[in-house]
Amino acid sequence: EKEVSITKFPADERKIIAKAHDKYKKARAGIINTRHGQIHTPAFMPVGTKGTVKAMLPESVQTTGADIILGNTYHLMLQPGAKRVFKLGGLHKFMNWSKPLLTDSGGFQVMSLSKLRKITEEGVIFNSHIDGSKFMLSPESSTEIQYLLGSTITMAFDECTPYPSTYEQAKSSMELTSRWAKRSRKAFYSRDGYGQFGIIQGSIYNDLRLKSALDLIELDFEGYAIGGLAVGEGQELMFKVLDYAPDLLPINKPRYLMGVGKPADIIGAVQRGIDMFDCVIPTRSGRNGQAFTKYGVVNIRNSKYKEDNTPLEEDCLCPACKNYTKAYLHYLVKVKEILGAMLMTWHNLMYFQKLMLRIREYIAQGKDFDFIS
Ligand SMILES: Nc1nc2cc3nc(NCCc4ccc(C(=O)O)cc4)[nH]c3cc2c(=O)[nH]1
Ligand SMILES: [Zn+2]
Repeated sequence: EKEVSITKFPADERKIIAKAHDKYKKARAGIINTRHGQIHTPAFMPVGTKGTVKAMLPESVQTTGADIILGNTYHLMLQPGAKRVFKLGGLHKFMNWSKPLLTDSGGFQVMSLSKLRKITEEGVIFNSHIDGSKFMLSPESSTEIQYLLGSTITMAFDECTPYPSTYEQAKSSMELTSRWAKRSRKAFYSRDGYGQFGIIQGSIYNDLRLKSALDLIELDFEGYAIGGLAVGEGQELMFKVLDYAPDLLPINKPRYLMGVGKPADIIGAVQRGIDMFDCVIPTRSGRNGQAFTKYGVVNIRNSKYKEDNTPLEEDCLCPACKNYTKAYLHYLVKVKEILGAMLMTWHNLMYFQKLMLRIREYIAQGKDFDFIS
């Protein structure tokens, strides 16, 4: 049978398993078929910026239920370099992760990490935050780097419009993103089982979001991301944009909300038609001693846990909950033992994947999933 390809997303392949709960008829559960395996949506992608999900072995990430992880063009192009990763067999082999990989295209990271940068029509010229050496990222170079890394899902090179922005600023930024999207699409090497996602911008202005969507739909991407959110606008304004933006995108293609988010953000976004998420919160906050539980967020460094002989969650199957107590986690994090970061991260990733599993099940059963867990 012909290998199913992410590049086509034939409608029957993107089965909408069930009509979602009528209260939010926009929520949908589905399967994305790729060269590196299936992605069950709504999906949460753990962040593996530098080719590793920090403090986790890839096989451990797999046991949490993650189908796909995210890597970053910006970091990997600086070190160890895309050509070197290519020569060594690609990022999948390099990091021993055989399932799907999505790589962000680098524009967002350049603006948030690099010193001295210059945005031109051609692309972004910047100095490495590591050693100050000069680099340039363009739609063409970003797309080529993601090819060399072997990304399953390549992101178009965009400009993430800062928040707040005036209408004029957002308009010219969105128009630049549309021109860059066209160049990214032209530079993409289309192969069965691989795909490229466009990223719409337009800040909080609905006519700009519409124009951005129309420009990108013309390029027939395999999926679409909503960019320019989770940049400080707050949940209320983000949901205001999500009340209409997902509907501007093709119903039979994946919709990815970049950089989101906390459980409540994810639930609200799924209810508005989003299929894919990525966020550093479970990993970064885990390392900082915050554990997500059904009882709320536990700040394990709090002294009230120093003799608490119970697990984070009595029914969680992660190693932290099966074999250890909050007292031990409290101690490990306080003395900055590496095992503390490992166990807290593992639990949080398991928690986020369980949340996504429950959301997928609720949608498939047409049940409401307003639970905030
Ligand atoms: N190419 C591209 N990439 C993006 C990545 C993003 N990531 C975010 N938000 C991340 C929010 C974020 C950042 C840090 C922490 C933490 O330290 O806990 C949590 C959340 N918004 C984003 C927007 C874009 C975008 O338009 N285009
Ligand atoms: Zn656990």
